[in-house]
Amino acid sequence: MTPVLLLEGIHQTAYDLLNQAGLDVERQPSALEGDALAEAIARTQLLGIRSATHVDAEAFSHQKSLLALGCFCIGTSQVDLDAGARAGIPVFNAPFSNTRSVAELVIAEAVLLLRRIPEKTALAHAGVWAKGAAGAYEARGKTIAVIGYGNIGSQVGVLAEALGMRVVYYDVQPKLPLGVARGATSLRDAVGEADVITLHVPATPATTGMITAEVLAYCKRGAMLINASRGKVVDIDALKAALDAGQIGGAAIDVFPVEPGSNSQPFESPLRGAKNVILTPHIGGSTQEAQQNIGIEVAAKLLNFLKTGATTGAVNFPEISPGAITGAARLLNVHGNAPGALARLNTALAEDGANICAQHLQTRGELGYVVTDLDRRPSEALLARLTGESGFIRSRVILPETV
Ligand SMILES: NC(=O)c1ccc[n+]([C@@H]2O[C@H](COP(=O)([O-])OP(=O)(O)OC[C@H]3O[C@@H](n4cnc5c(N)ncnc54)[C@H](O)[C@@H]3O)[C@@H](O)[C@H]2O)c1
Ligand SMILES: O=C(O)CC[C@@H](O)C(=O)O
Repeated sequence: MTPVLLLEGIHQTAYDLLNQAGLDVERQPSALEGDALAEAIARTQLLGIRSATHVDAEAFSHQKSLLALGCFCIGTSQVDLDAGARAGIPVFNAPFSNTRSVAELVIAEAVLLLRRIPEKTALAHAGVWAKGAAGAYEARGKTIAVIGYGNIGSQVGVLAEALGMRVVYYDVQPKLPLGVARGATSLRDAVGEADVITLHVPATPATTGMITAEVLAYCKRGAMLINASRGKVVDIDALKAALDAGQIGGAAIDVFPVEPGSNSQPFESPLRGAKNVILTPHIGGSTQEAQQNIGIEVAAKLLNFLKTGATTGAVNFPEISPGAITGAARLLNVHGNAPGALARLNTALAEDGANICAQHLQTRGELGYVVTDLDRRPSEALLARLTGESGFIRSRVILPETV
């Protein structure tokens, strides 16, 4: 039975789908690292993670028969995608399933920050009755700057507009403004006019440290900052200084440069105890609805790849959706994308006596992926050639009777 390991408390829906497909599924509540991750990668064929398991090139180097990696989340910056591709391992994710959950949380936080609720609730818990309107504002009529107007940012814009907020967004790609949102031409222009700034960019070299002391100084005095994107987007020490100086009036931070791998590990941050600051443990997408849907979506992608070789939706791999097997066997071959690679594969197939019923090829960067339906099962000698010979990365056979 195909061994599957699901880490980080991946939802029951994923377990059910993979288990019902006859796979041997093991679950663990936490992330893994170091030797424990290496050992897990060495013994599993399908691995499921969320954001806290870092699968870098070193971790991939321990794989022996890992077929695919499923990120049961949106972000894939915790994975060295190129190292996965070089090893012939497609990585799948769920690009939409938790976006509404994040957008709802952000809107709630904008309202709470503008009313200084984090501060008021902390005082009330401490027995202090701090009734008063000083520094408390409605969201209606205020401006929210959405940095990164993608799947989440654009939904935040729509919900904010429904509250009567003005929406300005900044994105590096041209985007269709929804409702009466306006595009800004620079990050500075967007943050400079906003009462609330919310970050929805991916983790890239360009977004690492994007919110610097200089950017914070450019914000309107007392503006609120929300970050539910990735922890390294904000310079946390600069934010702490801006909060202490009153330049930033409050913040809601869901993601951190370093996050605990499990709920049993301590959480450290310079922002702990800061006034009018909401700190949450990376739960923007953690709702029942989102996690159920993510479980189904990513498990289905992994199963489809296992049973048909489909790489539809893979984030690091040539995409092929080959459909049902048309011959006696399906051969999946991953190779270096070089002139003549397909010819070498087909010559090897002919030398093995196999006739081709159907063939699909797609390349992406340095990688080529071919799915070939054959009139007979390929020999072990052919498979050894198609894995060991220079230029070929890995091969796998799927038999119709096993799917
Ligand atoms: N907190 C959570 O639990 C949680 C949940 C889901 C997603 N996320 C994170 O939220 C972020 C956004 O997710 P999404 O699904 O909306 O992604 P997306 O890819 O749909 O949108 C990201 C947008 O950012 C833009 N962008 C990229 N680089 C930029 C830059 N330098 N400046 C301005 N804009 C830039 C892109 O063009 C794109 O429009 C990601 O980092 C994701 O990992 C967090
Ligand atoms: O569930 C997680 O661990 C990550 C959630 C979120 O950051 C995502 O990328 O989808």
